[in-house]
Amino acid sequence: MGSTNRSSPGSRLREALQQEKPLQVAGVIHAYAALLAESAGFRALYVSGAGVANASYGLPDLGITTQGDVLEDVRRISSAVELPLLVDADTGFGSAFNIARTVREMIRAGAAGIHIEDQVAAKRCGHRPNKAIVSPAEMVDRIRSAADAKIDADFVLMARTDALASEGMEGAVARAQAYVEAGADMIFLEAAGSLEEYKAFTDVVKVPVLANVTEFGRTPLFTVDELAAAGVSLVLYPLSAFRAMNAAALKVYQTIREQGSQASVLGEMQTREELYRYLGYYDYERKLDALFAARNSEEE
Ligand SMILES: C[C@](O)(C(=O)O)[C@H](CC(=O)O)C(=O)O
Repeated sequence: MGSTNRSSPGSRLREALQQEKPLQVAGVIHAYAALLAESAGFRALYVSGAGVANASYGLPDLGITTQGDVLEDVRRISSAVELPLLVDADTGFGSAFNIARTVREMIRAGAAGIHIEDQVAAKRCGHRPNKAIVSPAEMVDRIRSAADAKIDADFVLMARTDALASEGMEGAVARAQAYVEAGADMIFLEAAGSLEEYKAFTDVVKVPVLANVTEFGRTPLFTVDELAAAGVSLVLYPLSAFRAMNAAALKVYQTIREQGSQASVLGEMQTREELYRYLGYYDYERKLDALFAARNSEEE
């Protein structure tokens, strides 16, 4: 394990956890969405595996996208914002050596942490039926390989368990405890259906626990206060803004085709002024103007 680096993204994620409980983690589909989430006041952001597959590649979230595909989005997003990024690393993208490489490359790409899950490589969305999971021993190997590969001790290794659906609370707790023992810093309890389940889990799992309140899934849209009372430390909104963007985009495309003009949906659009605001556009423009002015005065 590498030495502790106070200013690393991992340490910033750990600091954010001290500032807010549960820490709200916003899914950001691209760098611009990250700028918007930052301006809305989030302290931590998320790169969703479904988001990379759906938005960047037009593919379903079924374990089709690769380590490199996710890393590319992570690099783009981490270079646009200072906020710590939690990244969905699916099943780790292969066996022990691949998982070790995933950890190191994610750190180099600017991620603050990743989660690795206990589904089989041919994974599914955690909120869909018929998920298959690997044995606890196989998942423990994944976590050990990931923990050994940390080149920054503060990098957050989160183990996700999808066991609730097939093994119930007892199985999920036993697995989580084994994953923590193997080096997981935090646990992602996927697809819990009630606050009682979160409470029963957090009562015995003594590391920070994440709740995924993805819409239209198995988990009701619990509020931060409800989740705090159930002992949850992080709450994830992986695709909320993406779903809203998609609905808005489809409406705009259909309107333009049907009406031959975008006039009736103009009021729903971000203006040029608003678009530029989050980019810091005018600062760039001022610098450009100053450069031109300096060059002009030299030429005079
Ligand atoms: C968290 C998740 O893995 C994701 O890729 O964002 C998905 C989200 C979703 O499909 O709604 C999940 O499996 O929960």
